Amino acid sequence: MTQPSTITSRFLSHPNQLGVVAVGFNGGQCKKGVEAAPMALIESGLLTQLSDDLDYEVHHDNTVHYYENDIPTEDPDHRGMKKPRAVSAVTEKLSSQVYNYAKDGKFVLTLGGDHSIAIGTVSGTAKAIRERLGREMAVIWVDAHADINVPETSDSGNIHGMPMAFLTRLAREEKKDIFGWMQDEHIVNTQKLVYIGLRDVDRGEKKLLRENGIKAFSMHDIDRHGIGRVVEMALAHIGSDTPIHLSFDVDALDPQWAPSTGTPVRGGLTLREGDFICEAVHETGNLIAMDLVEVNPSLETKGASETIRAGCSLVRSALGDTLL
Ligand SMILES: NC(=[NH2+])NCCC[C@H](N)C(=O)O
Ligand SMILES: [Mn+2]
Ligand SMILES: [Mn+2]
Repeated sequence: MTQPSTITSRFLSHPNQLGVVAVGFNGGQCKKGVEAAPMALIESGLLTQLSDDLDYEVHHDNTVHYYENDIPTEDPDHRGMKKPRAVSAVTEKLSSQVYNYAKDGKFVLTLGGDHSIAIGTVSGTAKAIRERLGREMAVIWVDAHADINVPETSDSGNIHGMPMAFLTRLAREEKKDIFGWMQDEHIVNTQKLVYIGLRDVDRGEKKLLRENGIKAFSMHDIDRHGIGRVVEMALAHIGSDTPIHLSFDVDALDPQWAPSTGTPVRGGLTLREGDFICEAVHETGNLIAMDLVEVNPSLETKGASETIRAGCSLVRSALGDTLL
C-alpha cells in the first residue's frame, strides 16, 4: 500500500540509503531501561518497514552499541555533571559513526538511548555537512525540554538535559576526556536551532534561550497557532536552503501516547501532531538525519508497546510514509 517517497532530497547524494546507528546508552540520566529501546524498536519491525514498505536501502551493522569498552571505570562528577567521561567517550565514538554515514551522503537514523547521545549525532552530521557542502546545518529539536542547561544551571546534573549547550558552545569544557574532543566543525549556530513542543524549561534555560535569541515554539504556541502554522514558522526561521537534523525526544508527545519515558510531562503533542512535524520536515526535502530518543520500555510497562509504536510512527513519518 505504501509508495516509496517521491520527495527528492537536496542535500543527500543517496536519498534512498539509510545509515542506522543503534545506541544502547543510558548514562546521560539515572533511569535504567532506555538502553533497551533500540532493540525493542528494531524487534517491533521498524527497520524491516523502512526497507520493505518504504524502499530504503538500510545500512546497519546489526549491532546495538553499548560502548562497554569506551566507558571509563573511574568517572567522578565534574562541575556537577554526572558520568561526564562516559557520556563524552560514547558521544565521541558515536560522532564518528554518524559522520561516516553522513559524509557519504546517506541519511542517518540514530535510535537512542537517552538524549545526551545527540552530542554525538548532531556533531557528526554538522561536521559532515560542513565538509561535504560547505554549509551550516539546522537542528529541529522536538521535546518537552530544551536540553540546553549548562552544567551550572542544571539542577539534576544529568547530561541529557545539556546536549544543546555543548553543541552550541554555550557550555564549554577544556578537559580532553570531558567533551574536549569537540571542534569548531562539530558546533551548531544558535540561530539555526529551533525548538518545538517545549513545556518544561528550567529557569536558567529560559534565560539562555532569551539572551541568545533562540527560536522556540512551546505547547502554548501550538495551542495558539495550531501545529501547521508553528511548523511553517519553524521552517521559515531555518530557511528553505538549509540541511536539517531532526532530534526527536519521544517525551515531546503527551504521556497518553508515549508513557514509557524517563521524564514525562503532561500536556504534550498528540501522536498526529508529532507525525505531522516529521512529515512536514520530510516534505522540505532538506532532512539529512533523525534521532529518536528517550523511549524507555521498562517504565510504565503497560504503555511500553504503545510508546514503541509511537516511536516507529514518528520515524516512518520523517522518512516519507503517510504522505500520499
Ligand atoms: N532529554 C530529556 N528528557 N531531558 C530532560 C531534562 C530535564 C531537566 N531540564 C534537566 O536538566 O535535568
Ligand atoms: Mn525531553
Ligand atoms: Mn530531550
